[in-house]
Amino acid sequence: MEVIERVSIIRGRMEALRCSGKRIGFVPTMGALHEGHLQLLRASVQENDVTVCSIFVNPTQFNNPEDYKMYPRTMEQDAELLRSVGCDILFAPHAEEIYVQQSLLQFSFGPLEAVMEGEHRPGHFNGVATIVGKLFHYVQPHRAYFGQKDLQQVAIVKQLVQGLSYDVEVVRYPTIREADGLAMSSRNKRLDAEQRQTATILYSALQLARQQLPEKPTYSIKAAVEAYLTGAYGVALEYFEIADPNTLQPLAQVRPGQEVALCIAAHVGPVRLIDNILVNLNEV
Ligand SMILES: Nc1ncnc2c1ncn2[C@@H]1O[C@H](COP(=O)(O)OP(=O)(O)OP(=O)(O)O)[C@@H](O)[C@H]1O
Ligand SMILES: CC(C)(CO)[C@@H](O)C(=O)[O-]
Ligand code: BAL
Repeated sequence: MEVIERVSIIRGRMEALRCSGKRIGFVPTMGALHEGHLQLLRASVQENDVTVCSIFVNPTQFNNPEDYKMYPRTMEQDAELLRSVGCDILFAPHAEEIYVQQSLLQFSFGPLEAVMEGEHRPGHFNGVATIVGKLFHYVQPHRAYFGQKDLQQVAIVKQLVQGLSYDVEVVRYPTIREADGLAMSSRNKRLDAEQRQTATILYSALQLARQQLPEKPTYSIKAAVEAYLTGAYGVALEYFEIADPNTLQPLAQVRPGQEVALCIAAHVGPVRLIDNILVNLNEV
């Protein structure tokens, strides 16, 4: 595996690969890799000629400085894992080169960024769009792989690709979970043993909501989830939403046959976690 840190070098390398007709798959990450990332990488290795993974803890998407400071960084172990799944190029740039001066770019994603992660993490999606836009320029992928765990992020990236006419296919890959249902996430590394146990409550809250979907109105399901989390020790619910899986807008009612996204964000101890499941109302 080739490790590239400089923007000028990745640009030249990718230009040459593109010109030689290679299909390029790209998995952008912030590192501290786990099985969820590795599944995205395996899919890319299987479906493309060359796979690039980027590792960059992007400062502009963090609305909370403490979260940025504490974000797990495990570069050497990450490089080993990338080799084990057959990744061809690791792009690990430095912030000084990505942000030569303070970024003043402003994106607007309309209603999509007014809800959930957009509402609760001011500036977050502006930072995501800025870095993903830059990375797409450097790497020039044919396909880019993103996890369903960050469902709203996938919708933002699709809107970015459409709005700026990038010639990139955005692939959404299902969420990989631990045996007890907890969605794999780099931030899980920050949980102590007790918090790790408690964190399974996000997935059980989603399952509770799923069971109630066919019979109960959405307001009553939301109240049940709120009550469930309020009763639990060491957890603070930030939001639970029943939303359209593409627009991410909250749904006041659901119809038979409709696909809905159940989305949750909660703090477990000092760590903020998110999760979601997609439910087809015909299959509940
Ligand atoms: N459990 C998972 N299953 C599938 N994809 C995942 C999973 N976790 C993360 N991803 C995807 O991997 C990519 C990189 O994510 P990132 O590096 O932020 O890791 P993360 O585990 O989501 O960390 P955190 O949520 O703590 O920031 C994103 O597209 C993300 O959606
Ligand atoms: C897409 C991404 C790598 C941009 O920094 C990040 O938001 C992530 O890891 O999901
Ligand atoms: N995994 C999404 C990136 C973030 O939480 O900042």
